[in-house]
Amino acid sequence: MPSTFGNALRVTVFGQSHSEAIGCVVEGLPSGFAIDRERLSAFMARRAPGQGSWSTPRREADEPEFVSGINHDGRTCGAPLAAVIRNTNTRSRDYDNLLSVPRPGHADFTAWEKWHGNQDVPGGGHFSGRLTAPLCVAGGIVIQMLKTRGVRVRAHLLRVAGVEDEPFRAGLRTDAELLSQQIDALEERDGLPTIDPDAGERMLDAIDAARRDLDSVGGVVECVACGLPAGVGSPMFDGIENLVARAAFGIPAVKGIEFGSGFAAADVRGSENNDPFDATPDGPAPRTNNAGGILGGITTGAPILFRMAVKPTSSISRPQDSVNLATGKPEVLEVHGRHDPCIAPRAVPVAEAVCALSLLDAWLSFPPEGEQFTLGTN
Ligand SMILES: Cc1cc2nc3c(=O)[nH]c(=O)nc-3n(C[C@H](O)[C@H](O)[C@H](O)COP(=O)(O)O)c2cc1C
Ligand SMILES: C=C(O[C@@H]1CC(C(=O)O)=C[C@@H](OP(=O)(O)O)[C@H]1O)C(=O)O
Repeated sequence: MPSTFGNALRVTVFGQSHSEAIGCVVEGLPSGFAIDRERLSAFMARRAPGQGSWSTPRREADEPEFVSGINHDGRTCGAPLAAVIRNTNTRSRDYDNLLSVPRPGHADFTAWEKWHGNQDVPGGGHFSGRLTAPLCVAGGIVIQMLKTRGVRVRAHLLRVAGVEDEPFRAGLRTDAELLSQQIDALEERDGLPTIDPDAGERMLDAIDAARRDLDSVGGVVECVACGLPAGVGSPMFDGIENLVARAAFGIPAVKGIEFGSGFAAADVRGSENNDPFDATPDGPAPRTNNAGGILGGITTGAPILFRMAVKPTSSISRPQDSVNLATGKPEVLEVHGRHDPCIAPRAVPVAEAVCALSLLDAWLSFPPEGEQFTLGTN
């Protein structure tokens, strides 16, 4: 059962929610890079559990310990980088009743069908959202590397429980400055990651209402990456969409992804959806960006834009119908434990992580001919 993705840049995650530790192995990272540990910790903190009533109360430091891949000088050394995060706040008894009765909407049932009782259930085992912590270690480093080449990656909550944030201004080349200001605003933002602070407050209220109603809500995370050169990627099976989607579907609870105008493109005419080209001082460039920065799997130089649908958390406190796997008889299940009433806010930095990892992988694996990725100065 491989938990690995990537071509030239390969990421493997390992561990379970309640095992001794979780971690990642990253192969193919450019060498000579000094990781900014403070910035990496700040990035990890945006995903960490225990952030208040809108998140799971499980508290974890989520500080990665690097056990390989760093040299005497504190820089990446070219060898596989391995990082470990200890699990320190497990409460496995919460899962006792789930050993024989699977939660509707979680992976307990499919894990049992696959491993016939040998699966590790507590905390969601290897299926847990907790495994996105090591994904953020790998992604957080790569976000720093891409920044040295002028690439900025950022995501926000576009929608939670029907409450909308303003979308990224990534649809017009002449809006580049406005997009940059939106990203600046998100970098400064405390609280939920929305461009409009008021939208964040209303989302908090909606999450709280669902939680008090012993229920959960879903949302849409929108992610942008700007500053990537044109010509990165590959047609057919290793296109930018393919790589990003493969990694994004590795985030538990992600059920859909769209790029640029996405599903809305199906309902408009070609004349509306095409992005006309302008002659600019830097060469031909699309005026609009319905393509989400990707044509034929290859970057156009416009911002990469995608949205992921995150389902409502399956572990809710209401009684639910299930079946006892030992007896085959119906059983009403009560889920205990500590759960996110909405996963989408904590999936925001994870979207940035998988976006950065996929884009650096594409740049290393399928660069514009003669323009291999090299690190800039950080
Ligand atoms: C950051 C994050 C936190 C999550 N927290 C929870 C949680 O507290 N409770 C839960 O049931 N599922 C949670 N999930 C989702 C489950 O792990 C996921 O639904 C489950 O593994 C089944 O996978 P699937 O929904 O992709 O089919 C979380 C996911 C992420 C990305
Ligand atoms: C710990 C994290 O989230 C966990 C993700 C999760 C799940 O089913 O995905 C279930 C809960 O696990 P536990 O019952 O052990 O508290 C969450 O707390 C994390 O993301 O770091």
